[in-house]
Parts: sequence; C-alpha cells; structure tokens
Amino acid sequence: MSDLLTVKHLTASAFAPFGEVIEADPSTMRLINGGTTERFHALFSPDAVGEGARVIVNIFRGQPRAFPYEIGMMERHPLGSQSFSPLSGRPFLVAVAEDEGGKPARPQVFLARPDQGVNYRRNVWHHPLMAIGEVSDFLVVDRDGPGNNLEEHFFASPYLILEPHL
Ligand SMILES: NC(=O)N[C@@H](O)C(=O)O
Ligand code: NI
Repeated sequence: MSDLLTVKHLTASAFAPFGEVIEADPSTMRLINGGTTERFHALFSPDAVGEGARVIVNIFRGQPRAFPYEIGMMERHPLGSQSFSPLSGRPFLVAVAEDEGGKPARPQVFLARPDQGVNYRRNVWHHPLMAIGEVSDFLVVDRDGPGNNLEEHFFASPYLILEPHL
C-alpha cells in the first residue's frame, strides 16, 4: 500500500522553506500609473548561477495528471530557480520536499489556486509540473545556460495522491 500524501492549501508561510508564492499580496502593493494600476512589487528574484547563465521566460503547456497519482520521483535545479504562474485560469498541484542528506524527504503537496504561482528557490526538491483537470498553460521563469541543471531522485516506493482537491 503506497504512502498517502495529503493536499494542503498553498500559503506563503507554509511554502516559505521552498520558495515564494506568486500572488497579489497586499503588503507588496504600491499604486503606479497615476493610481490606475496596483503594482505587487518584487514578489521573487529569479536566480541563475554559473558562467554564461541567463534567466529566461517560457510557456509550459501541461497535460493534466490522472488521479490517483503516484509521486515516484522528485527533481531539483542546482543552477537556478524555477517559477510557474498559471495562464489558463486553472488550479494546479505543487509537490516539494526538504533535503535530507542529498535526497528528498517526504513530499509535501499543495493545491495552488488559479491566482497563485510558485517560485522554487534554486536547488529545492520539487515534482515536475502537475496540471489538473484540463490542459493548462504556465508562464515559467527559469535558467538557461551551460552546465547540468537537473538532478533527479527516484523513490524506492512511490507516494500516492488520491485526488487533487482538498
Ligand atoms: N524539465 C523542465 O523544464 N520542467 C521541470 O523542471 C519542471 O519542474 O516541470
Ligand atoms: Ni523543475
């Protein structure tokens, strides 16, 4: 029997060990453009290290995951951060894990609202994009450049997410 993972609401405080939640946080808001625009300022800073590294912006079109879904692996990017911001108005799942001696600890799973994105800080264990329900587009800010920016870990036995909603 696989180890069941529970899904929690995504909050900035719960996600703080792993990175930032990209959302219209009132504490970051400043009025600009003559008061016609609210700027939610400096929600995170992209990180790209190594000779020749650059920050790039991408669109990922994710196929929805089928549930129950097995979390069999986690990955991390030692040379750069990676952010996902929904473009299709859909929620999505985020799985992250603390590092335990160079391997991911038990994953923590969050349901991100359609108005929330996440930035994985550099070298944070996470599961690749998990769209839910329908094909979903995401704006992704991450690193390009020389060097290996992908480390993967495959669990001896997978964890299981029964279904994506709380
Ligand atoms: N491979 C790739 O660019 N995507 C993953 O890093 C991911 O986190 O989805
Ligand atoms: Ni990734």
